[in-house]
Amino acid sequence: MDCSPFVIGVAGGTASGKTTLSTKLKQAIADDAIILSHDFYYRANSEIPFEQRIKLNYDHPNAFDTDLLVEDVKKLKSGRAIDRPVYSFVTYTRTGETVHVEPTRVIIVEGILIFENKDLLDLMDIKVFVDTDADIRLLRRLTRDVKERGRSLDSFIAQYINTVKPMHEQFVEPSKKNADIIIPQGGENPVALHMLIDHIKALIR
Ligand SMILES: Nc1ncnc2c1ncn2[C@@H]1O[C@H](COP(=O)(O)OP(=O)(O)O)[C@@H](O)[C@H]1O
Ligand SMILES: O=c1ccn([C@@H]2O[C@H](COP(=O)(O)O)[C@@H](O)[C@H]2O)c(=O)[nH]1
Repeated sequence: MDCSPFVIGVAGGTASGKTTLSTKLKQAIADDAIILSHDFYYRANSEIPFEQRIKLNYDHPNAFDTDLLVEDVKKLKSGRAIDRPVYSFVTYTRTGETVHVEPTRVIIVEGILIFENKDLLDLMDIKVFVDTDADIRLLRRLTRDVKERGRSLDSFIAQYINTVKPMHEQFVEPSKKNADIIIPQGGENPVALHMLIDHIKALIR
């Protein structure tokens, strides 16, 4: 029997409900499951001054150190622990701290662009895309970014128009074709959620 960790990929546009769905999957399937967010692996860009860092494109695949995430998932799959980076959306850089993560039976990898990278896709046992209308995502993100990520209305609008929306159309939306399952309305879709949970439980039994 193959006992290597089961890897669930959860992708979708910004504020689509990836974290909400991942948390519900974790609670229902395996409470000790690890959630590895691609966001943890944003490049530090610490050599670039803050005033310039805030203007970078954070929605392009090159914004992430995906090679490190791939390496970490491979390590966990082979039973080895990792020390993953910690990223701050408020300072737009890594904090310099790490979080020690021990391997467990289930690993949930979530992020806007995780279905865009072939090496990462190859490590996933099941791929779920959270599909939420752009206007709903826009409103959720505005609320979250102002409340939790220290953004002003002006900076939010500029970032959304200049990078978030065009990169979504160029990279995130086309990557949906790599999903096994597309879930409308994210974590608030109980029928889809229960079907998914039952299916994954059967696969990892
Ligand atoms: N079904 C929902 N209804 C209302 N707000 C939601 C819903 N799902 C998520 N949110 C809120 O939207 C924001 C983004 O959700 P989150 O799950 O963090 O998305 P993502 O991880 O895709 O960016 C959060 O503030 C969350 O509380
Ligand atoms: O320093 C940063 C890094 C990223 N972002 C934005 O975050 C989202 C991805 O996070 P979700 O939780 O999936 O929404 C991405 O669209 C980036 O634009 C940022 O604003 N600042």
